[in-house]
Amino acid sequence: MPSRATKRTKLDSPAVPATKTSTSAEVEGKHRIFTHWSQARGVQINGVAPSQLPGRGLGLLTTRSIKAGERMLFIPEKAMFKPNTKFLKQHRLDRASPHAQLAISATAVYRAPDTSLACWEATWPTREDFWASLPLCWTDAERTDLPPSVLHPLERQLDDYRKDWAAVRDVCEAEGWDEEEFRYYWMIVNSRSFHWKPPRGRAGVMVMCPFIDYINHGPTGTTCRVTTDQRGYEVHADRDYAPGEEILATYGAHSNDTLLVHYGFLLPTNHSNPNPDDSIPLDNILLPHLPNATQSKLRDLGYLGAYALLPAPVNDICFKTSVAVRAELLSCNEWEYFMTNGEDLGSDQSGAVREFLLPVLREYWEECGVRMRELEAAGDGERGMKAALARSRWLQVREALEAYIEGGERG
Ligand SMILES: C[S@@+](CC[C@H](N)C(=O)[O-])C[C@H]1O[C@@H](n2cnc3c(N)ncnc32)[C@H](O)[C@@H]1O
Repeated sequence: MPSRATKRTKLDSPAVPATKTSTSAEVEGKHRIFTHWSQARGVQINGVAPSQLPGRGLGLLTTRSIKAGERMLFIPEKAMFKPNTKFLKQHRLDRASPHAQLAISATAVYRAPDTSLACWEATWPTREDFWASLPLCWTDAERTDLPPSVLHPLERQLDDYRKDWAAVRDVCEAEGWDEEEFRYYWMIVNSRSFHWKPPRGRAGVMVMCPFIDYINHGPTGTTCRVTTDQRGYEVHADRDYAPGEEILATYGAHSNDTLLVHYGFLLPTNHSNPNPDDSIPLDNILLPHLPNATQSKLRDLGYLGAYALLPAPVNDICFKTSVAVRAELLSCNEWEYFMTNGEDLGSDQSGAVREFLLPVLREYWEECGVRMRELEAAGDGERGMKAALARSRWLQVREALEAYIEGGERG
């Protein structure tokens, strides 16, 4: 999978623990410096260290056996990077969104030539990494390569970003920071921040926590326990770990569309390695097959839209989709019975629902193939990387459709 991480792996192989093969002293050094810097600020690190991982940039690996429940990281409040309240008040930005407040505070600190936080920034992805993997940074034409379901979370993110940029633009211009600089820190906040409730303050503040931000995302059921209280953030082992295993945390139970938009990567979705949080949105293909009268019936009862196919291991449509198709196929009585009881009145209608859906899904399956072939022609370089990322999602959509269609044909 061509995430921004692909580029960074070229820099180096495992950084810490130190290995003798193909490790650049410079890259290893910056992680060692940052580790010491974090520890000097009270970060406690037990049995884990950053390492370069193929296809995912940096991550945290265990350096020894770890027992379930053991505390591996503690990030005290004093080590966190927080919004600069004085700067925000002075520039009347205290009403800007928490995301904008942290991003402009980071821009201010990191653009200062004498910043003491340079060793932290040195461990982050570069601008080129972000520009290649995050659709927020792509051109309109490049975004049209993405499946329609990705465009939905992307529009929402673009909306948030535009509001935040509008809130800080005058300050950035006065300080001599251009939009690209602000956007970089906005994306750093987007992919590396945590919610924080200050001991005597209100919840809703966003902060960055050193070291914990090395941890990569894992789907539900695969992640360590990350907790927070008034002292800071902690990471505990969810199970026993052997030395050299990667520890993961959840960024949320996100579908791959959301992971692609917000973090620039996709989790695998195949049977041996499923992402149980993934879903394939179907609104774009199903709604055109539901007449206006059916749509208005569904709208009245809160069942219009948000239809999805759940890929492996579920390999079935979601309940809302079952309700929507039954609204078209059944009498009002039968339909209401299904919505209330989750089963059909009289004979089971799931075969009829499948029959209705199969031609619709086959059409989408064919579209996936066409779009994938177009993207194959994109060539190499940055354009090729973006096209390959978009193509990977089209492929996942196609495989999920295929599994459902084949299941239908076998049944
Ligand atoms: C909080 S950072 C984690 C550390 C990051 N890998 C790095 O190199 O700095 C989040 C970013 O890591 C990458 N990432 C996180 N989880 C991943 C995963 N499971 N597979 C691939 N990339 C992942 C994505 O690029 C994401 O935007």
